[in-house]
Amino acid sequence: MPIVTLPKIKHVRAFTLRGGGADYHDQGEGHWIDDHIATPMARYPEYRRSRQSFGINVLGTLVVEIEAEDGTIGFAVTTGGEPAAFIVEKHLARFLEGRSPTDYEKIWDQMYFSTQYYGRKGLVVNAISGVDLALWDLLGKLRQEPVYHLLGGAVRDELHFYATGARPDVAKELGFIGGKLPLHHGPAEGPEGFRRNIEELAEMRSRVGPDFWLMWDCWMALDVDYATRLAIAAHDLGLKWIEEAISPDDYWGYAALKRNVPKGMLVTTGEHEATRWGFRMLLEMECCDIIQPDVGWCGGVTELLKISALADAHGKMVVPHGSSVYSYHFVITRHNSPFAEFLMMHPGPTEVVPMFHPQLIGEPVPEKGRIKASALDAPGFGVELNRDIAMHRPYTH
Ligand SMILES: C[C@H](O)[C@H](O)CC(=O)C(=O)O
Ligand SMILES: [Mg+2]
Repeated sequence: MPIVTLPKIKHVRAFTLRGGGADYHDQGEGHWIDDHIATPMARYPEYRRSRQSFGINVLGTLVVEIEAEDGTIGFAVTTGGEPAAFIVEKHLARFLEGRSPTDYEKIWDQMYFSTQYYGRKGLVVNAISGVDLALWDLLGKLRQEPVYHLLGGAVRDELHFYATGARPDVAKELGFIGGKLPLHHGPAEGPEGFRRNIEELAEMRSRVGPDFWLMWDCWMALDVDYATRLAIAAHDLGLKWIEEAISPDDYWGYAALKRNVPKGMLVTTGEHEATRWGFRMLLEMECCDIIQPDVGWCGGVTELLKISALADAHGKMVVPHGSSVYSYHFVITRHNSPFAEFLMMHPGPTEVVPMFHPQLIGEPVPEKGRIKASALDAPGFGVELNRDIAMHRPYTH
């Protein structure tokens, strides 16, 4: 019997979008996600109140579209905006056009090694991730299968979520398995800030009761000493994990923190880490208990498969950061990804809205903290781009 030959890739295009979505920090005034959250920039008082003040949302969303010869279009969204659009159009597109969408391994390899002299992490890998995810979306659409089928199929019937946001008490009522709070005060705010952090956690613990998971997202803001003291002080309040406590470059600091935290408390990190080589450092140096790659930043699904296999061999869980449908289609296929993150993008956050709202149409949302595998049963990643939002194509090739 002859094998099926898929149409070749005709064209790659990159666009930018503003207003939430994949660049989820790009929100309006009064959103919980920009309310005096501890950051590495908080040592400068003028950048303490708002992350937008130091430019957390300067990039905006990158949209990558890949069109096959038969007119089928795969797409993906990630963070990266105009500079990532330049990289996609002027550099990466050449490794796809005229090729078969089945050749994602070779395409990834060529995108990574051709940009290695100015890439390896950050923006360039965001751009590579966007292309890779658009390629998987195209492959699913051409084969008329959801991406999770292409990744090996579901290992459970539904996804279970914890929620990230300022209201774990509301998350509990909504049926989530836990709530991850943003840490509000960093070392520069001294003992008073430390005390307020602990008071906020204690207040939330009194609202959610003894058994609901509570975690802290520290967004790279601390040092090992502060993070250790915080973890010890939070132990009696049942803090389940301390996340991204210090700089992602400080692997030695993470290894020390993991040794220092009270027994039973987990150390998590990795949302700003990229590729199998970055995660190998976290795993081999015993930096953490859970790795949290962002699927749109770590290298895409092609690279996440390698990262996840490495973590599995080290006996570690992979719970992707955010990532919406790109996480859902992956997590459902892996035993060492037993639950997923849901970033609460409602300003309150008191309601469940789609994580990449308003950029995707058909983006599933947790009901009672769960999404059924069957909700992912549509070709590709199962979503369409909301064409009502103004798109800008800053470069062409
Ligand atoms: C809440 C955190 O500061 C950040 O905005 C999101 C994040 O790191 C996470 O969801 O994890
Ligand atoms: Mg985080």
